[in-house]
Amino acid sequence: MRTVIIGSGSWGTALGQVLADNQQDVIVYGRNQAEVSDINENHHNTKYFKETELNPLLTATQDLSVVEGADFVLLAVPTIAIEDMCKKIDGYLKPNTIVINVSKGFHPETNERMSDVIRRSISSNKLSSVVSLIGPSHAEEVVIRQLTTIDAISLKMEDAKQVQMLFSNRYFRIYTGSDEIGSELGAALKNVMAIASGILSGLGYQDNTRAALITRGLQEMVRYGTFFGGQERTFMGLTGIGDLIVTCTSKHSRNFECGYQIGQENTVDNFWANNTKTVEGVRTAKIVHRVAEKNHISMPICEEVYQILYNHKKPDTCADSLMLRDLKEEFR
Ligand SMILES: NC(=O)C1=CN([C@@H]2O[C@H](COP(=O)(O)OP(=O)(O)OC[C@H]3O[C@@H](n4cnc5c(N)ncnc54)[C@H](O)[C@@H]3O)[C@@H](O)[C@H]2O)C=CC1
Ligand SMILES: O=C(CO)COP(=O)(O)O
Repeated sequence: MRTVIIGSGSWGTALGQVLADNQQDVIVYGRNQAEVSDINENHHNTKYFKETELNPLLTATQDLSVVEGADFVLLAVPTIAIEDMCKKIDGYLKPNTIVINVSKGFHPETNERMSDVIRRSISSNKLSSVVSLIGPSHAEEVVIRQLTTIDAISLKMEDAKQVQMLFSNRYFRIYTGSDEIGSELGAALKNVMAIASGILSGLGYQDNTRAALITRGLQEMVRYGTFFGGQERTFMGLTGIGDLIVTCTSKHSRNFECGYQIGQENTVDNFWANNTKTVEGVRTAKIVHRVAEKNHISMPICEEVYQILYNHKKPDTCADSLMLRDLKEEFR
């Protein structure tokens, strides 16, 4: 069985190494010459992992036709590039390919979840199913083989199980599930909460505040996710509370880091002027604002993040906005 990973960034490289460690036939496609040669010639991807030497079995290419005949194609590019990438690879795919999604967020214009984008953008006869491989997993820790558990979620359980077998090993354990809506919504929304957590830390708030944020953030995720048909218990698992904890508390999280900078500077201006990193929660905050408003879903924390990012609300005024809200609705 052959796997092609599309994207030579941090997550594509780390997942490629998991498969190389499992002695699977795997290659990474990257559009960036420097990243591709760094992997092939130096067994490093220095831009993302300064110190780490990669498994020498991991190779990379800039030739997209490598996708031809692959059994598994894993898309490790930001959500904004998924539709375009699906259209680019469609011509190379053989029938019944399992396409693996690892991106966390929504289509920037249509607000669709990633599985829906992929199903719409790839010819149906080419696709066995989409499997979302998501959960609490910073690439920086997977690449140094820290113990990690994530979910393989698919509407076709036999495909989820194939992905489980492909990736599982002594440091990377995969669980399967079928609640695509609950899992993908949890994975997307936790990025907005991680920005909120970063902002609060940057403003100087400590442990009580973070516990409040994680707990009340989870309530918002459940409210939003169940409104759209996700199952409440999914949010108690790896793609919900698991991913929420890891991103709301970790220095590796780009969403947390973005929030931290905004909180410390008490303004969003430098972030918009200088950010070059993949911070999925920023676009997700805008989509959640739009969708929640239309459907009357109460999302107070997400709304504050949206107001800071897009309406230049001062971060240090948001604590009062949240803490002094009308208490009538708060019964648990
Ligand atoms: N890095 C991590 O720890 C994890 C990331 N993810 C998700 O994986 C997705 C990818 O993120 P990362 O690998 O972290 O990002 P990254 O920024 O490290 O790498 C992104 C890669 O995609 C390529 N790329 C960007 N735009 C492109 C385009 N328009 N067309 C083709 N290629 C393009 C870049 O050249 C780069 O190789 C995101 O949705 C992220 O939320 C999920 C779990 C863990
Ligand atoms: O999703 C992630 C870990 O599970 C990565 O988080 P960031 O995108 O915030 O770095």
